[in-house]
Amino acid sequence: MAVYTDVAAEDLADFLKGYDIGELLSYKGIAEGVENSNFLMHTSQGAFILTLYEKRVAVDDLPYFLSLMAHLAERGVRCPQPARNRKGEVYSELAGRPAAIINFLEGMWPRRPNAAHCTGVGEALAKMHLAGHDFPLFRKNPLSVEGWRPLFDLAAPRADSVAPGLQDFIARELDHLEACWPKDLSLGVIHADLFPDNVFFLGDKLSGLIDFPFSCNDILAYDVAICLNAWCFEADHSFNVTKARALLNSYGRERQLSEAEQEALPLLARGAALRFLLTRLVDFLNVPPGALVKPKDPLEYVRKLRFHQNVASVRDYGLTQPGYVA
Ligand SMILES: Nc1ncnc2c1ncn2[C@@H]1O[C@H](COP(=O)(O)OP(=O)(O)O)[C@@H](O)[C@H]1O
Ligand SMILES: N[C@@H](CCOP(=O)(O)O)C(=O)O
Repeated sequence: MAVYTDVAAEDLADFLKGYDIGELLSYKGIAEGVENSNFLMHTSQGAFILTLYEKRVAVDDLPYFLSLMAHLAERGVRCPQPARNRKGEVYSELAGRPAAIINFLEGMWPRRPNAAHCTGVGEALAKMHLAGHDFPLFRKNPLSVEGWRPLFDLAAPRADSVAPGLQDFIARELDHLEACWPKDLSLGVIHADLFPDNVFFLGDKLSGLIDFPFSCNDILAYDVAICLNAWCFEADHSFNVTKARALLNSYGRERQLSEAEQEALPLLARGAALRFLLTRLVDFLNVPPGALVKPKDPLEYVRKLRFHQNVASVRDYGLTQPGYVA
């Protein structure tokens, strides 16, 4: 459960007086997520999600992703919308944290994603990338290649307590990725955290995307690589080519991956794996005392990274020839 900051009922009831979304009936901390404190809240007008933004979200970044959700929804990408308070603000302060309220999105995230889910997420990701092309705000990705070494520096001294040799493994991979990270691929607005728990389905039909605090401007195909890692590995750590093919082909039907993007996928997937390995490692080593949170396993991403290190070409992900779209 992620609740780092608790909210008193009286404070929340007062906070809601600043909005036109009804009176507080009930609220409870949400037993999922690791980044921010989230609460499911019922008011006399319906269900809402209250988020108190924590460690990795700077106040200055809130306008970017809260406006992005509105921008995407206007272009047909289903995602929650922020409520405005009576002053017209989409966020303000509660319990000493920046706080926002978004509407509740119907659906469930898939606990065991199948190829149909991967088809859905590939299509939605591409539509999001296309819809973001005229989004006017810019946010550099703080967790792209330049952001990895500072994370490594935080974790390095204790990395080997998590797994022997981990510090050295990361150091070598980081050197390689810093030297080879692609510079000429198409850029745009990316979600940057489109894991299964951030994609809701009603049956097999995708009902919406949530959790935009990592969204930013970066390499579009990097977002695809993040999804390959998050959606296409099995519980036994094997890579599922059928799921990868489903994801890549449905993405490609909406926005074709250029040959350069396809060729770069193994490298981008290594980078995506290192990024989540590093944030998980830092979180694993620094659980705040008293926080209700179950840190995610950093070693899952060591295994994914090792897989991509041995990938020879994009064909290993199920794409049979450059430019091929089924
Ligand atoms: N708009 C929403 N509608 C319904 N449930 C939501 C919504 N936003 C978040 N949730 C629930 O809260 C959980 C944690 O939210 P998430 O945004 O992933 O957390 P974090 O802020 O830690 O990244 C989700 O897995 C989901 O169950
Ligand atoms: N997806 C990240 C963790 C942050 O995601 P959240 O949606 O659970 O807050 C990971 O798996 O490391």
